[in-house]
Amino acid sequence: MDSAESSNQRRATVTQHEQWMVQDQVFQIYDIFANIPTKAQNLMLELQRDSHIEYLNKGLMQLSSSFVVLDANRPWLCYWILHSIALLGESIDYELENNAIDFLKHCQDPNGGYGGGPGQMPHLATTYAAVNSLITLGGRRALSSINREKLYAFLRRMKDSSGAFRMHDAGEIDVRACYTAISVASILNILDDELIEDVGNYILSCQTYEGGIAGEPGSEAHGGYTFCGLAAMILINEANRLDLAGLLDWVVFRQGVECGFQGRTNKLVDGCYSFWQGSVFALLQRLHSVNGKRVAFSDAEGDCATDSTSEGELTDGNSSETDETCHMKQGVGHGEMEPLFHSIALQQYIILCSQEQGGGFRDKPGKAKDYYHTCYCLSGLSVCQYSWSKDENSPPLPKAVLGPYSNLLEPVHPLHNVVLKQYHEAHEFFSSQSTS
Ligand SMILES: CC(C)=CCC/C(C)=C/CC/C(C)=C/COP(=O)(O)OP(=O)(O)O
Ligand SMILES: [Zn+2]
Repeated sequence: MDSAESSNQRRATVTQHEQWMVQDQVFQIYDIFANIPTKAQNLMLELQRDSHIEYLNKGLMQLSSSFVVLDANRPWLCYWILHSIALLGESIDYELENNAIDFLKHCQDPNGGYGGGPGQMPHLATTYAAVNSLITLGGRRALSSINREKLYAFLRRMKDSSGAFRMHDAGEIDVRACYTAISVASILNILDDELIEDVGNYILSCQTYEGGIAGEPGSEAHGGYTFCGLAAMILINEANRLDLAGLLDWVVFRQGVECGFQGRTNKLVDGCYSFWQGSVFALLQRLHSVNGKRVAFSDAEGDCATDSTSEGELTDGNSSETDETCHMKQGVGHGEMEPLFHSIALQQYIILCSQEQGGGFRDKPGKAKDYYHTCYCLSGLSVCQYSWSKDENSPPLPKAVLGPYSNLLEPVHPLHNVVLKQYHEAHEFFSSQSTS
């Protein structure tokens, strides 16, 4: 262990043998692909929309009845499935929609927040999943089922004296908790100075010598936590406090020769990091160009201020946010610019290695599909497809989309990972309601 590393926890690693096994499987797929006629290649690159929808609807129906395995995870299953369906541009059956709203209502604690199932203790992760599910469903019934006042009280209870958040009563403090709290507060328009206070100091203390962000101070940088930390810092207008150059340097080295992303140094690639790491690029790209110069933002939309705060200057929440942060919160595009990662290669990994022809996505070849990987592979695919986009109103150029253009998914809001259209509906709905 060198001296830089000794101040942090020892890094998790995989053996060279495990690494080669994965590369072997992936390269075999790419070899087959390279050696078949173009017509067959086109078929291999197709997104199996119908099979995915069938797989997702099956999950939703199971969820509607009782789903005993993963019992404390049902709001998550709701979110992974509903968000995947929304990304594919499909809607769900009226009865299933009502069942989902009713089910989530039963998960809502009388004192605020959502538990993993009816009557379970409220938890920040399932609160985030439930809120994102209801926003994805959209409409008055879903959105007004969220008790924002009680949710605000729950968030205040989860706030530690250090400024960071706990996952649940007497639970662990980490960057995930900070992100989920800030994300739901922001999207529900209940974010205030009390919730923001000192949370940035905690996230800052989790950025490691490698440049990525860890779950807790002294732990190892990881893609999941890096997304959480960066997104939370942007939402509180404190992203410029991070070492963004170091962050970019760390994340660019996480894309492997297999074309997918790994979550941390010396670990295996996995389809779910297509979103966790891919969206970090989308966020960084909107913050700065590679050499630190500001990127050109598209024309202002909505109610963003026109005077931009000078670079490096910090702002304190909603009142005096920079133009840039305001645009980012609204999901406004970032000018045409080459992505800072290999977007086509990542799409290749997602479609050829993570996609199952029978519907659903997996971590890597040889692993089983599941709803978590389906959600984050599709979210990552969407991030890739829009990574060159001029703005949200102009669809991506065909060169940005691997495979047939019919592979194009709905764009996501990179700070919250909900489909942009649904984000705008929620933003409008909650901005007309008073805070707390
Ligand atoms: C919004 C929200 C709740 C975000 C969660 C973010 C997230 C995915 C965190 C990852 C946690 C973690 C250290 C996984 C490592 O698993 P592993 O050791 O099995 O995987 P690895 O080998 O790929 O690191
Ligand atoms: Zn994974």
